[in-house]
Amino acid sequence: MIHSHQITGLVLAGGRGSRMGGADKGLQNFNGTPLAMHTLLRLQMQEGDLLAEQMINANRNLAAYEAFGVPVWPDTLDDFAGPLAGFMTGLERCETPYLLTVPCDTPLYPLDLAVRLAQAFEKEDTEIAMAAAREEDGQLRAQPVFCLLKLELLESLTAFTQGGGRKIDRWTAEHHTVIVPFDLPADDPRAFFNANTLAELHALENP
Ligand SMILES: Nc1nc2c(ncn2[C@@H]2O[C@H](COP(=O)(O)OP(=O)(O)OP(=O)(O)O)[C@@H](O)[C@H]2O)c(=O)[nH]1
Ligand SMILES: [Mg+2]
Repeated sequence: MIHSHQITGLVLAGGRGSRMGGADKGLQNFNGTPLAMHTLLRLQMQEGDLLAEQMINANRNLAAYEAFGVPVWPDTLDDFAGPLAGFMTGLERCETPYLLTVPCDTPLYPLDLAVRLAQAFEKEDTEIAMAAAREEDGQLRAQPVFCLLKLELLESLTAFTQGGGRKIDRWTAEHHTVIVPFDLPADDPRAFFNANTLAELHALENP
């Protein structure tokens, strides 16, 4: 199994927030704390040892994100190319062998995310571990922005995005990807609820 000190955590906050009226999602308050800060704190609260490093990927209001105390990196791809642009920025800046991505808009994500995704690397050929939530009907639903990635994937991701690729699952399908089920509601059933609108965000604040 890989260890926390080999992993950098990346908060993805680089989107347009168009369903939030164009607001910078990561700076919206969740129980009084900006979402990106809350997400960062949850990375620091992960079970097991502390991750080696943390960083934030954002494309607007960079000074506000810098106040959270970790490095902030904007996309190197232009025009809000989607979450894969954030993955790419993270892989470019990462100084550890593995990168853990978490979106800024899913504030209750599991505290054992890092440990459980890391376990997937016990299988030797694993290149990507992706979380999936078990839905009420028993089906697994992939959570593609929650990934643990090998640093060596940068070259492949660069080629994929340069070829116009934008969909996470199309890219991960090119690699040895292990899907890691999180059996909800044994954990918090809202663990993978994400807020796309302000109404959804407020609903998550008040159970
Ligand atoms: N770096 C980067 N991250 C992105 C981009 N688009 C989305 N994301 C991130 O990917 C995650 C999931 O994206 P969405 O839920 O679609 O968020 P969004 O794109 O800001 O919101 P919408 O504009 O309403 O789709 C969030 O953490 C976003 O910050 C992008 O162009 N660049
Ligand atoms: Mg989007």
